[in-house]
Amino acid sequence: MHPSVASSLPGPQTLEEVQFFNGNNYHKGLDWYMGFFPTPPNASADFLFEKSSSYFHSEDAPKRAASLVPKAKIITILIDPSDRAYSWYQHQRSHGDPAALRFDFHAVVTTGPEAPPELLALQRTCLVPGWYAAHLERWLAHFAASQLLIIDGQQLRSYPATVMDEIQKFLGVTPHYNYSQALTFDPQKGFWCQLLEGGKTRCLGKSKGRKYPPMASESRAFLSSYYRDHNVELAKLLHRLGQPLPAWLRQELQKAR
Ligand SMILES: Nc1ncnc2c1ncn2[C@@H]1O[C@H](COP(=O)(O)OS(=O)(=O)O)[C@@H](OP(=O)(O)O)[C@H]1O
Repeated sequence: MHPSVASSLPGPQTLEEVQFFNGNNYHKGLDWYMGFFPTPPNASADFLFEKSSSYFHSEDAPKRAASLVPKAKIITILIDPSDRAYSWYQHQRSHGDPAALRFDFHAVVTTGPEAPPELLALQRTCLVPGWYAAHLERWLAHFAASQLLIIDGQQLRSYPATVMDEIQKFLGVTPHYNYSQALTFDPQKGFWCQLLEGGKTRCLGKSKGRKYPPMASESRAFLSSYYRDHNVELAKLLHRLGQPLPAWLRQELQKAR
């Protein structure tokens, strides 16, 4: 939406995410990567933007990104890792992942090491990305703290205009874009969406903000305990960076007492 920020374009194989820094696409080289961006080098966008869901927890992405784009600004959005795990499980179900269709969420997150490989693989992708402090430390080993913005996903969901203002400030983009005029809450979608001329809205697609039943309380209790140490480490890290703790993290830490 911001006139000074150009986003990557979808490709036939990559769909909406380029997935460059984490896997084998990296070996296709920088020209391949730059081909996903709409602007010729002389265009006026101050920033090129892309997001790929597998970068955050990737072992390779921070080092590779720092070596190719050392001045990059990195934005991470953190929600309660238990909710992230459940959202990912629902995402996999809706993509027809056999293990996600066969096993319920509680079985996925609680199963032991003797489980079949496809169940263990799904468990890993549900749980490991939520080790937030460990992943952030890897990014901070390659980028200065001033290049990293950590957003509370709950705040983004509830107060997107305020969070987008914070992002504008972090990027230092001009002109100042008025997101409170450009966004409106869509009761049907249940989320904030872009306000178009004539009062219509443009929301994110069907794969964002899916409707699914709330997480079972025993799964939430299990995950609260599973993530306890990771969340304590995250709180220490945010404290060290002088950043406020998200409300969900405060709540989790209170449970930990
Ligand atoms: N405005 C708005 N509209 C729709 N969805 C919103 C919005 N703000 C935040 N969210 C939350 O974003 C979740 C999807 O996040 P991602 O796009 O990062 O997921 S992924 O890249 O597909 O893995 C998605 O997760 P699910 O609710 O599980 O679908 C939403 O909760």
